Amino acid sequence: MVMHTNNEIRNTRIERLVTPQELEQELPVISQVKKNVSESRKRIEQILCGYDKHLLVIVGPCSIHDVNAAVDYAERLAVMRDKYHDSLEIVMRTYFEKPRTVIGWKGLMSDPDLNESYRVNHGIRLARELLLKVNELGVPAATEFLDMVTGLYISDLVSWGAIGARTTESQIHREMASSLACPVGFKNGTDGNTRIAIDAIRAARSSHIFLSPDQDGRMTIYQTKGNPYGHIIMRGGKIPNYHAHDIASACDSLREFDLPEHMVIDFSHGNCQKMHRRQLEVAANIGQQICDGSEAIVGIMAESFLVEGAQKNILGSPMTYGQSITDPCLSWKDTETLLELLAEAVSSRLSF
Ligand SMILES: C[C@@H](OP(=O)(O)O)C(=O)O
Ligand SMILES: [Mn+2]
Repeated sequence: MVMHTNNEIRNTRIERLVTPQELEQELPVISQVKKNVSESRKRIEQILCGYDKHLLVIVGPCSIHDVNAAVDYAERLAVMRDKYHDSLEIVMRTYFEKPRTVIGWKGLMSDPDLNESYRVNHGIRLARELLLKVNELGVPAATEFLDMVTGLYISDLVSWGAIGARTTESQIHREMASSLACPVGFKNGTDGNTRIAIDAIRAARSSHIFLSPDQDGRMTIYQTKGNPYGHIIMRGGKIPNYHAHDIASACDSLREFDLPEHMVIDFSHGNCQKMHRRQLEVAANIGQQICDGSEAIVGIMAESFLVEGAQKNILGSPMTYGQSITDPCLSWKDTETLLELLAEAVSSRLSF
């Protein structure tokens, strides 16, 4: 008879989790990929500091649910990277964890079979395999760090990280951000509150005592170094916040704390109010602000996939290949239009 201790009353042990070390031995990083990741991180840092006038373009599906479609998309993005290499720093959204307002599918790492079987070890392997493939194509990867453990299995392959609107205020996510090797953007709150993102940038710049498993899965006490590349991601709230006056007031707040007046604008979420084609209107407005000489806008985020819109993930029902199962996304065709528009705007800024 197994006597439950007082702290295992509301959970049931399922299985052992692979350790980061074991997974890295199974799926090691080749030296070219290691070089690609560190070089892309440096380029992004230079952009965030305003030294490099490229526009950071974080683009891709709201979530990864089909790795084959994700590789398809990455191959197309690799062509766009070559085409716009002198004006855009294109990075692929590879989101494996989804923060839910209440409940719902939580992403590939949590439930890779999309059927509540929660084969987490399989999901984590799929995520690492995909990141290796995307980086081998020369496409840097961006992801949201949500769970406090799963990031350990993929963070060596991530060039840019985000802390989401629902966790920007969370102390442990700010501590995690202060330990990450990549630059980290903080989304403003779902209500539009930008102050919590600015406080997060300030907190993440500091050193923290941080408790986390190590590569062998042993619980460890770390002292983090602090991350100087924290920045705000304007993602809208109850109303959009991408207009020039919103950006100017965010700059005023950043200036108050002597923080760089540079930010990333998320064309989706609260800025397109879940109407995915509105991202093109946001892009036109941002493009105009860049043409008018804005130095504050150093990056953008857009949600895009092979097929526009989104579909419900209904168990047993056929799925449309290359279409989002979470937030609705731009079609590939509209994505090409958006990239062209942004490249033109940046080229005009580069000619200043
Ligand atoms: C999770 C979502 O971002 P936000 O935290 O702004 O809702 C996203 O980027 O898909
Ligand atoms: Mn989304």
